Amino acid sequence: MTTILDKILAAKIGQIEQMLLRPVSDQAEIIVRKSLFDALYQSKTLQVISEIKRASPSKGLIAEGINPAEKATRYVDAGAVCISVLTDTPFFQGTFDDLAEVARTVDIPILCKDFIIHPIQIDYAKNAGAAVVLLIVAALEQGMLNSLYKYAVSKGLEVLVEVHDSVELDRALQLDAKIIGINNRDLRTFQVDLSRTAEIAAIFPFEEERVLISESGIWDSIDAIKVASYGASAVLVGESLMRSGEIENAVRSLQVKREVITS
Ligand SMILES: O=P(O)(O)OC[C@@H](O)[C@@H](O)c1c[nH]c2ccccc12
Repeated sequence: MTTILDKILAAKIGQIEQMLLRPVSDQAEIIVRKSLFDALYQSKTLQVISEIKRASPSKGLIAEGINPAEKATRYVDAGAVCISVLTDTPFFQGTFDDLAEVARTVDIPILCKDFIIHPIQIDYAKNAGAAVVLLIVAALEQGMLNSLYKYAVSKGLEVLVEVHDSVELDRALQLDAKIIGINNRDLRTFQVDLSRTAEIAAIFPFEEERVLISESGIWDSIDAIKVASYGASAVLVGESLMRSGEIENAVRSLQVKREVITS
């Protein structure tokens, strides 16, 4: 069966061919940003990574005609720790220009949210001002995952490694990933279930200086309290914030107290 993830990855190949025709320079970033890992590690509150998400394959159009810089400023005013910007165009209506605009506007770390399968995408992310890139374990075989991880780190980027089950968690740990995200949404079926975070948190090596982020399907403080109790340091939230008329209150309501788990 061809899944949506398969379709997204197939479409990436054509985009990568285009990107390879226009390589980007490795200019140094002028803005010095805090490390995402440092901001999350042993944080006493659940931190919020707020996403700029115009559309998605499962929900269609989420927010029409938005201004990414204006949204980013409001996220920062509410105390977001990082801003995730979708840069995939065919399925999410995002662009590297969105990322660049956000990076020029705010000085917190920016996560490039895309389906990375080739180093040129990491070059584009860095060139646009990302400090963090996403690598999705389900989209990559281990050799490629490892080399993209090393490449990103060599460029001075932090990496959020996304997993969905215990086998993928093992693969992330083989890389020695420090920032691990659990996607509550199955990218093959788009089913969302917060108990994904509970299941993986139960076997997560918290004693090893790693942080866990719960991604997708977070709507309110009840969800936030739930995943914080499982051990998450942060939530990655898109749709519910994009649809909210009161962004600042919506972000703040997710910044719940968390127990710091130490060994
Ligand atoms: O809109 P939500 O349900 O709050 O989800 C945000 C984020 O987790 C989701 O956009 C996401 C998580 N992993 C991804 C990988 C690719 C694209 C998108 C994603």
